[in-house]
Amino acid sequence: MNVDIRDVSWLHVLHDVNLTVGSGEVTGLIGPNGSGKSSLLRCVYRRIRPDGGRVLIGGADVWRTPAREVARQIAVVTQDTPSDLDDSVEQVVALGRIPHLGTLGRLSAAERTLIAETMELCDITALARRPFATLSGGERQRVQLARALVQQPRLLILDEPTNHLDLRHQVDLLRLIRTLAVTVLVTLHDLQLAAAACDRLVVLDGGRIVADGPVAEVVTEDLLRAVYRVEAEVDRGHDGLPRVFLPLGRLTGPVSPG
Ligand SMILES: Nc1ncnc2c1ncn2[C@@H]1O[C@H](COP(=O)(O)OP(=O)(O)OP(=O)(O)O)[C@@H](O)[C@H]1O
Repeated sequence: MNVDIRDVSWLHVLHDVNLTVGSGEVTGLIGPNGSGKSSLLRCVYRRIRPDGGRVLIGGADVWRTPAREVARQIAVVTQDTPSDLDDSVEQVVALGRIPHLGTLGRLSAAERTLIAETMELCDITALARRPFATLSGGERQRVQLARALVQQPRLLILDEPTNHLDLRHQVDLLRLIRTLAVTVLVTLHDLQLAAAACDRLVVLDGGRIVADGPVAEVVTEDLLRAVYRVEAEVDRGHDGLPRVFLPLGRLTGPVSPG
């Protein structure tokens, strides 16, 4: 499913953002804190209504599409998941099927199999009976991913999906999303992970897109200096992907002014 963001503006946060994402593309949104990444994603998944411009998914304006229909097509993993849920992990994952359930609201045998297989894929089978509220941050993140996957969306939106994950689970998650036949919009702070996981990177700064292209063209020392205001070194690995190296030393230099 393609995504077409046209001249989107919202409050003082987003300014005339234009972005077209092709079906099946994995697109990474990167940029400093407060640059508008989450806000732009919220406009796409119909959480906030832009003051100007439109968002089309599969050619249809999201605000002219019924919420249930949007829920069938877009799955979202964000940071704002409630932590007081009494539900078990398995029940939280099953919530992903809600937009697809018929009037009886019962899961079919095929749906139960899908849930079990997806939990295995996300390495949470052993947690199935645990109350969601008792999980660690990384375990919750994997449960939320499983919930999103059982939704079988055509567009998967992930807002910093790796921030609580250990190294192995970071790599597993990004490897997994690359195998999915869905369009993915993902925000990531780790540029190396973003470069490995995404076909394309879009850089936001001050609510505007300041760079957009293949990862090797976007992640450069000049961009890191201009947008993130850090002196980093970027070289290429044997796979041609950019590798970012921050010469931190003993961190004795001055704190950069805001
Ligand atoms: N509801 C709101 N009303 C007013 N300002 C908002 C609102 N939501 C977010 N903002 C502001 O918009 C700016 C962009 O926020 P956003 O969360 O989109 O940034 P981000 O790029 O995702 O940042 P981070 O990397 O820190 O997660 C921030 O300055 C934030 O304070």
